Amino acid sequence: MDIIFHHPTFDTQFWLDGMQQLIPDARVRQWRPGDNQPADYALVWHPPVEMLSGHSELKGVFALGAGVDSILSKLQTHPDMLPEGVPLFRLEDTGMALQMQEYAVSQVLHWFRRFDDYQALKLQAKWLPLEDYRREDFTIGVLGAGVLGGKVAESLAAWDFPVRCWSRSKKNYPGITSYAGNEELSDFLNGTRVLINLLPNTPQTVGIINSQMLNQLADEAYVMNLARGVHLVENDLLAALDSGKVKAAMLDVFAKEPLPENSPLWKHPRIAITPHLAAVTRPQEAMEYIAKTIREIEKGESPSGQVSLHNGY
Ligand SMILES: NC(=O)C1=CN([C@@H]2O[C@H](COP(=O)(O)OP(=O)(O)OC[C@H]3O[C@@H](n4cnc5c(N)ncnc54)[C@H](OP(=O)(O)O)[C@@H]3O)[C@@H](O)[C@H]2O)C=CC1
Ligand SMILES: O=C(O)C(=O)CO
Repeated sequence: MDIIFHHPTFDTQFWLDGMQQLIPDARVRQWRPGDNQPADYALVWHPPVEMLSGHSELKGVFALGAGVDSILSKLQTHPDMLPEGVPLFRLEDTGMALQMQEYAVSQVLHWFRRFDDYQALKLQAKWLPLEDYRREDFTIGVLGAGVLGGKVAESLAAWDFPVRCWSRSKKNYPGITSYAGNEELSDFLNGTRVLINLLPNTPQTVGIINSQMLNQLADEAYVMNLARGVHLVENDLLAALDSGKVKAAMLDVFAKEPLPENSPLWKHPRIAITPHLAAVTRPQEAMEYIAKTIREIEKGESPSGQVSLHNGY
């Protein structure tokens, strides 16, 4: 079995050695421009078109992250990049759900315990106990209830917050109210105080966090974008912060990354920023997942994690 690997920033040797150890009888190589030799599996992130195109012998292409939007958008301009019938897989969790839970829970608790207000008071040397927020006024709404959104919702429900989620299909997560489809979006938004985004980037979700959505949230709402920058209309968020509709935002992802130095988001006192690291690929867990998936494919099984090209995620 031949496995080819391409990632613009990962430690390639670590991945080659790791995959070799997990599948000892495989030949694992770094793909380099000009390499047109056949392969059974490809592990990729931002793959050059020529790495995959024409390779209909591939039994699987693995995206080395959870989101496949960069690959799918390249397919729009280069439809031959993924030969017909070659399945595309993505990483399901592989350690990312725990990171997302850490990120979301810590920030929700930060807002709920009013640490942002106390930080502002501290800068004025003001000793002023504020009224506690009540859990019943702190409904958390998670946009996207898949592998990551579902786990984030569960961890916040474990902290006894009222939690709801929104997805295409109905979910049955214990203690979480599920809303599905565009027809239930307004009900989901109505009363949501903390909006956490974990949707995939698809034509249906681009620009979804806009004025119309923000205006339907509870007053003094909080917004956390952990999915993709294109989901959020940044000027609409700034307007909602200025009007007081939104009290604060925590952003990990941006329409343009790295976020340009002159972006007004940097200077806004009620926006916190992290540089797209809410959840990163954990190499060992990812490799074990890929090796397990390859073994399942080799046995003729249908492993989970296959991307629906039709749905775009
Ligand atoms: N900031 C970071 O560091 C990282 C960001 N991400 C982002 O997180 C995203 C989510 O990852 P993951 O949870 O694994 O993805 P999943 O595919 O498991 O979940 C996606 C969820 O979104 C729902 N959804 C998709 N389209 C719509 C729509 N049009 N309307 C309503 N709901 C919709 C799906 O509904 P249904 O369940 O019904 O199909 C599903 O619940 C990734 O696509 C990626 O962009 C991922 C990793 C790290
Ligand atoms: O896995 C993904 O989709 C990411 O955004 C990783 O940072």
